[in-house]
Amino acid sequence: MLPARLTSQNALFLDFDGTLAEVPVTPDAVNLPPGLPAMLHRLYDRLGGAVALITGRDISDLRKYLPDFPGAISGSHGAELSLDGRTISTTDDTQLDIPALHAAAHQFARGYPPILVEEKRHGVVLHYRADPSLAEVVHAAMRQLQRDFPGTGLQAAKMQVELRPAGVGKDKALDRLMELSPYRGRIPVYAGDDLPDEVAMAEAQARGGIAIKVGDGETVAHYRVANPAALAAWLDP
Ligand SMILES: O=P(O)(O)OC[C@H]1O[C@H](O[C@H]2O[C@H](CO)[C@@H](O)[C@H](O)[C@H]2O)[C@H](O)[C@@H](O)[C@@H]1O
Repeated sequence: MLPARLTSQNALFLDFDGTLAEVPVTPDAVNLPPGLPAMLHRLYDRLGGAVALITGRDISDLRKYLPDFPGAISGSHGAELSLDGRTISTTDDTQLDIPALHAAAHQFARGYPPILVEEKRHGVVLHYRADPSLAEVVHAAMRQLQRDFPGTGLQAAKMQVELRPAGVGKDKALDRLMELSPYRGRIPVYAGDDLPDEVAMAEAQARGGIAIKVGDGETVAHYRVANPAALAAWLDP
């Protein structure tokens, strides 16, 4: 079931992987729907600029796929924010020794060739998509790394576990944007597909807004679509 169409009263918040584009096999194997950049521009114009992307990716990474997106981007689960498309402000995680965290993740993964280590500016991800039977081994290793690196928070998602700065999250990213023009005073609409999106979907609904889950799986969202193509058809009929 889908909600009524977007109106000029809405502020639109969109996740990227699994929501606007299908989840890739590896982090950099993104298969961008050809019409996506133009669709995001149309939505931006239609909603008076109140369209933002809230992604787990670093902003510089997301920009490789959507270099001209005109709206705000919150990256790294809210650890980064770019309002104007150029400047990126970040959370103060200078206490975290990111190079040491990357090195420790690589050291663990050397014993498990199917595991892919993704280095991020604010943390690290272990992907076990190539061998899902390694899920528990990866979760246990990341729990240990979290203890070894105070100030990190665990973030589980599809076939991956991430250590990111403690205290960030997509719900807080949405809150931060909702304080700013042109989002302030509007009814939020959040669409996402994965665990990190659940807190933001709950927050959107708590604010009297709408949450749309993309794909299968348990969710707090009151609405659901089957895949990114179905979401695009609703957003931009
Ligand atoms: O918040 P999103 O925009 O949905 O980004 C989430 C993560 O996207 C990338 O991971 C995705 O691709 C991985 C490679 O196949 C896959 O294992 C994972 O399930 C997908 O979510 C990116 O690599 C991560 O850093 C992002 O956090």
